[in-house]
Amino acid sequence: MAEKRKVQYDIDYTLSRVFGKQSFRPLQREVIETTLKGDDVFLQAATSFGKSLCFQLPAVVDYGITIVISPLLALMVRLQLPLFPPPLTLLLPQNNQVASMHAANIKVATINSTTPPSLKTAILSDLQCGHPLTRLLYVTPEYCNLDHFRKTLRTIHAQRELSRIAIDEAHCISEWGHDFRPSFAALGFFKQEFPDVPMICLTATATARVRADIIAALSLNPQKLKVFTMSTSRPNLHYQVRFKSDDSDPYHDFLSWLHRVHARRTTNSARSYQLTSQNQRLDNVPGIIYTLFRKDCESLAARLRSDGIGAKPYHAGLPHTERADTLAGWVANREGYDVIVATTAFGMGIDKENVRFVVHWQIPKSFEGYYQEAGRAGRDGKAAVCILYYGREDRDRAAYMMARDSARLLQPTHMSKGLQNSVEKAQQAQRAQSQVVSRATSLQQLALYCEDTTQCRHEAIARYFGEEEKPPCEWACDWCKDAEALVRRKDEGLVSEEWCSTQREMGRYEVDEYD
Ligand SMILES: Nc1ncnc2c1ncn2[C@@H]1O[C@H](COP(=O)(O)OP(=O)(O)OP(=O)(O)O)[C@@H](O)[C@H]1O
Repeated sequence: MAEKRKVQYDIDYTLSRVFGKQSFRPLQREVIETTLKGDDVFLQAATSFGKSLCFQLPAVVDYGITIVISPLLALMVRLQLPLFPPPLTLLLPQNNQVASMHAANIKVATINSTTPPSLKTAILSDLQCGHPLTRLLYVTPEYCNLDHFRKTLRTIHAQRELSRIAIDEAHCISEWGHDFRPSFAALGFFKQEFPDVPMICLTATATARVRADIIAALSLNPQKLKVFTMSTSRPNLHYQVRFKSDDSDPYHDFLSWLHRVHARRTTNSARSYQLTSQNQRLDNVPGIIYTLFRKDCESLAARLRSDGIGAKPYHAGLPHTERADTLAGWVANREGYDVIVATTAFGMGIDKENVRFVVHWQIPKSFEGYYQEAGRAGRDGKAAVCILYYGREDRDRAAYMMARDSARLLQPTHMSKGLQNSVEKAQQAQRAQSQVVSRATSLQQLALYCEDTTQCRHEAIARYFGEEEKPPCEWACDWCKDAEALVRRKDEGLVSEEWCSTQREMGRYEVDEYD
């Protein structure tokens, strides 16, 4: 591999010719040059920063194949279509960079549970020859654990064609991360088996502790690793917390907010002329409403439809075809598909540029999850609104669910599965304990964020992720806009802590199940 690294790459040419981008965003060039040199890279950058380009462009200019490990089924589904001919372009606009690579005849492939057998055979026979034409292969971490796939990787590596390993959403590796997936734990095998193959890890959400954990789990050498950390700041997002209680229904507040947004577009003649001349509907204000319960997805979407808003539900319990249709309609800005009411099944990996709002109907389960989901808004860099409806009763329900899940996690029967000896069991018990503490801390910090009326929201987010520099806000949060009004709304909107504590004692917040 070392010989290959001496090659000079024209990354600017590829950026414009293949990806159609005029210039690199800050730090993209440095990251790309570092990985092309053969160094291992850890990249932490804000949602919508453009992290995928940092492994996609090297995959195009370098020899061999890049393996991308991603936990995202949404991403996989939309990638699968434009791969090997015939190109099914239904979801193509969902990932403009993959579409660009496809247009430039660069083979991108994915293997996952939804890949049709004939396509899978074609991809695998390309890989098994050892000199694959496929330049980027997206797989799940589970797939990396299969013996036959590992054997194929060894064949490719022996031919010096295993160019790079990219681990997307790398926080899933850490038990202290908000979205730990056990299948990620085995990814350390890459460095152990192929120490000369550069690795690039990407995430938008990692605290210092999670970062250290990822590095250790992947057996990366901290001395040789190049770590790039960018601010989590998203200055075009307008963060707001709106207060509610079980006795108040946020629906009317939300609907009148949305009507006001529509009205601004129609009454501003310059804006409406601009939109109609671009063939855009005046009432197309794409957005996502996140709710924790599947039943809310259906009922809220139906309620919005009855008020003339094009809304669709999206959750893991809906048939695959219905979900695919909803996603495709929303991505294509089709009438009737403006607002998606979703559980977190509709999450990472969604790259629609013009999402104008993300609403959380309840407090999400973690701070990181909130940041990640809110980050689906405003990926075109234009202003977008992130509203979180916060109630203390919801907070207590979330805490109840978390405590129940934690108790399950800490049960000896749950922990002892497959473990050989008491040392292993003790280690696992300790890890489970830390995981429980870390999840509880994250939820608690998010509740504090919601209740905080003393600082800028952008600053509070930056602080949570351990950043020292004050991010810009320019009135893009409810506190900076009008701190006094925020205090007033909080006083009026929330039930008292005393009330909550009596209700807790009576078991009123003991809910059945989240999605
Ligand atoms: N240099 C660039 N110039 C213009 N657009 C870019 C550039 N780099 C990336 N983009 C665009 O930015 C958008 C976000 O990129 P990407 O999906 O890679 O973000 P991300 O960092 O992975 O975010 P997230 O963590 O939220 O998924 C994409 O539409 C992509 O095409």
